[in-house]
Formats: sequence, C-alpha cells, structure tokens
Amino acid sequence: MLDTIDQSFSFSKSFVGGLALGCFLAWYAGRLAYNVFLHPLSKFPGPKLAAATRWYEGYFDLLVGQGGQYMYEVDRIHQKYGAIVRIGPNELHVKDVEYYDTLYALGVKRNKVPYMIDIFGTTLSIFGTEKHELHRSRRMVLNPFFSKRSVTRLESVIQEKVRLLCDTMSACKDRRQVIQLRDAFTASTVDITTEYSFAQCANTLAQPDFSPEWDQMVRGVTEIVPLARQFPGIIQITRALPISFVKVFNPLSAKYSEFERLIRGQVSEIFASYSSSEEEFSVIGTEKPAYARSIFHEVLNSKAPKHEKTVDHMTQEALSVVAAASETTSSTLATTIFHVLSNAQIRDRLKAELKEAMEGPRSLIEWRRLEQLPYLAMKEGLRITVPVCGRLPLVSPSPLQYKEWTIPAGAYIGMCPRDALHNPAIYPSPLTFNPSRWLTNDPAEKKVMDLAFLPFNKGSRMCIGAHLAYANIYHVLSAVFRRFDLELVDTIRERDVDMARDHFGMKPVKESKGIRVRVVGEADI
Ligand code: HEM
Repeated sequence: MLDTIDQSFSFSKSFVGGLALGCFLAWYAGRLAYNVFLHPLSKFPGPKLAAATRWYEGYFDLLVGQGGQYMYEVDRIHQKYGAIVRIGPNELHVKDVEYYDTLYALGVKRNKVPYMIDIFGTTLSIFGTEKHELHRSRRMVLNPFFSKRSVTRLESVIQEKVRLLCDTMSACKDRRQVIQLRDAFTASTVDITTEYSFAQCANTLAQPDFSPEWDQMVRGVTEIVPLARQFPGIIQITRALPISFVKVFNPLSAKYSEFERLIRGQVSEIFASYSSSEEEFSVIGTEKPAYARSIFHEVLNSKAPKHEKTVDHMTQEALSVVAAASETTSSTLATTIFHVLSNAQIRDRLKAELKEAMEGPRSLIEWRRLEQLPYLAMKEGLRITVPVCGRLPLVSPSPLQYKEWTIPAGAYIGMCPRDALHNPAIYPSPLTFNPSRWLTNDPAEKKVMDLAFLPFNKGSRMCIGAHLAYANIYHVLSAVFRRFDLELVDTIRERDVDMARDHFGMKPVKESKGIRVRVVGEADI
C-alpha cells in the first residue's frame, strides 16, 4: 500500500517536473523566435543566433580561446553585414566614426545599458548610474574636482609621486632589479589617484617592488568583467561573501574586498568629522586646506540630496575611481614605453627633445609646457594601446537615425574606441607606433585624426579623469625618458603587449609575462 503511494507520488513529482521543464523550454523557444522574427530590431542585419540570445556573446566572451573574444566576432559581423549590425537581442553596434557625434552627443538624453552598470560592482557610482538625469546630477558634483584647472592646481601632488617613482626605479638600477612596468605604473597611478581624490595616499610606491598586489587587485576586478556582463550582480554576490571564503576561489577579488573595507573606513572617518543636520552636512572645525580636499568633501559639501551622501555611495564612487584610473593609465604607460624602446630612432629623438626642454635629469617641468613638446609620444601611445577597448553601449529614450536606419527607442547601441583608434583609413598602418604621424603639416589630415582620437570617449559619459590621466602620463613619460636609459627584458609584443582580450579594459594573452625593463643608465646632466 505504502509502496503504491510512494510510486504515485514520485510519478506525479516527475510529471510536474517534466511539465515545468516543458513549459520553460516552450517559453524559451517562443522568446528566441520572437527575438529573431518579431523584435523591433528584427530588420537589422546580423547573425540570427546573435539576434536570438545573448548567449551568442557569452559563448565568445566566456568559452572561445581565453575569453573576451566577442569584440573580434563583432569585427567579423561588421565585415559581413556592414556598418550597422545587430549583435544581441536588443543591441546594435555601429562602426562609423562619424556616428560618435550622434550617439555620444553632449547634453542629449542617454541612459547606460543595464548589463554594464554593475561590471565593477559599483551601481551607486557615476560609472554605474543607469539613468541620464541622475548621472548628470551626480557628475555635476564631481566635474569641478577633475577639471583641467583643478588638476593643474594640484600638479605638485603628481610631480611628487613621479619623483618617488623615479627614485624607486633608480634604486632598482643599483640592484639590477628587473622592473615590471605595469606594477610600477599601477603603483604610481594608485598613489596619485588616492592622494588626489581622497587626500590620503595608498603609499604603494614606498615598496621596492612597487607593491605588485595592487596591480593584481586591479586586474582581478577587470578579469571578471566578461562574466559580469553576462551575469549582472555576480560582483555584488562576491562582495557579500566572507573575504576568507572568496580568497579560496578568487584571491584577487578578495584583495578588492579588502580595499573596499579600507576605503569604507576612510569614508566613515570623514563622515565623523562632519556634522549632519536634517538638511545638510557641514564641516566641523576649521576649513581644510585645499590640498586636503577629497571627492568625499566635494560630495558632502555639495547641494546633492542627503540620500546621496552615504558611506555606501561614497565608498563605491571611490572604488570606481581607483578601478577606472589604474589599469587604463598603467597599460598606456607600459605599452608606450615598450614601443619607444623598440625603435632606437624614436627613442633617441624623444630623449633629445626632452633634454632640450628639461634642464636636468631630475627637473620636472609643468604639464602645460610638456603639452607643447611635439614628439612626446602621448597621443600615439594612447592610440595604439586603446586602454578601454570594450564597446560602450547606451540607450536613447527616443528613436535615433543612422543613415537609412531608424533605431527604435530603447534599443542598446554601442560603438567601440578601437574602431576609431585603429581605423586604417584615419591612421594608416594603425598597429605601427609612429609618433611622427601627429606632426603632419596637412591641417585636414590633422583634423580627421584629432576627431577620431577618442580613448576617453566623448559626451556626457566621457572619462571624468581624462585630465588627471593626461597629466600623469605626460609627467611619467617625460621624467622616465629624461632620466633613465632602459632596456627591455624578455618582452615579446604578441605575448606581452598587444591587446588580445576585451575585459572592458584591454588585456594581452593570459601567458603574458608583462612588459619588463632594466634601468641600464641614469643621466647626470
Ligand atoms: C589612460 C587613462 C584612461 C582612459 C583611457 C580612460 C577611459 C575611459 C572611458 C573610455 C570611459 C567611458 C566609459 C563608459 O562610457 O562607460 C571612462 C569613464 C570613467 N573614467 Fe576613465 N580613463 C582613464 C583614466 C581615468 C582616471 C585617471 C580616472 C580617475 C580619476 C578615471 C575615472 C573614470 C570614471 C569615474 C569614469 C566614469 C564616468 C561616467 O560614467 O560619468 N579614468 N574612462
């Protein structure tokens, strides 16, 4: 009797399970068919599989080769189908530099696409803000802090760290120590960014090996990006787990959680030095000197509503600033140095220019004067590196036009800085490092190159730290090449330098040993 009840129970259980699975599969098949045949984007050209499901992207980004490969598939799709293509159920991609002015136009309403807002686990930061209006009001609070004027005013902070960087490099020469350039420049960028933004330096340059764990930490954050694009929220889940547990399966992301706690502590301290009334916060005690200001003070002193002035909000803003600044700047610096050292003519010409402009090997000159040096390979370094190589999709709440195509409101539309910066029609032989291309006497050619020079993107979501990045890169390149003779150590372009994976930031192949140099000489005049 009991056996019969058991059997009929397990039969009905498997019947219900089978029915549920059947319903799910029917619903899923219906959804795929809707995406391909009935979706408002169904008329746009592109592979049917990409139109049906985001798993098409997931396959290339997570399973093909070392991952992060969808950007190359998108290249192939463009080659086959044209300048505007459908690369996801609700996503288009445009490969036409002229369209930047429409998609990323300043002052027009654009939201960020939902799957991008959480890739660094900072949905309260400006980077992670989806809605246009909220993004605009948050950004207006921080814009003045990162303006060219503010960066110039605090240039001494950058110069001090660059001096320290050079002194640590000099000590490496005495020990004949090989320098991992990405470690060194992540350290200097983290120190510059934390001192500049939080008025409290992380002091990573103080370590003789440039605190490699910082570079590992930042790489840990971006390593997870392809997964986070497919599974938004995964970073939040990781954060909620105990650090000791996360350490077991992802030590790099555990480091990030530790850093988050550090920042949270600092933010809490700053909060404690403020008194909060019903309406607003105000500084207790005397006014802080300009140097000791931070983005936290900026937010607390702003007219932003009180619910924007929380420890959570500011911790996330700080995390996203450090994450956004570090890998981008360090990969640009390391890649530029690799290319300069790989070509003796370029290296000698650059060193001669710097010797003439800078009095002594240890003297630093102002950023505004560095900008006037024609050969300092700034632009070419950013162009060839493409530090942010991932597509930057946005959503327009009203329809957009691309040539004969009307793009419906609500569709995701992306463009990719790589398509501009490595465009052979604008920069001939785009994978050749050639600073002289920027010295052209043809104003029309120069104008076209300048318009396509978009490593920081443009419009309302453009990089807020572009001026800080420029000042940092100018100072590091000029100081390093003026003072040191460097030689590359076992660095192979295909393995260690070139972009091979899209993790939002560019990454070389996983086997990369990094870009490594030895200091073989130090100028004394
Ligand atoms: C070579 C260096 C850098 C490059 C190439 C770069 C590039 C970019 C790009 C392309 C974006 C747009 C991302 C998007 O549309 O989603 C961006 C955003 C951002 N960057 Fe940078 N960046 C660099 C350095 C920095 C630095 C030094 C900082 C910090 C001080 C910084 C902070 C940010 C922030 C906070 C955002 C989000 C802005 C927003 O959504 O309004 N970046 N960056």
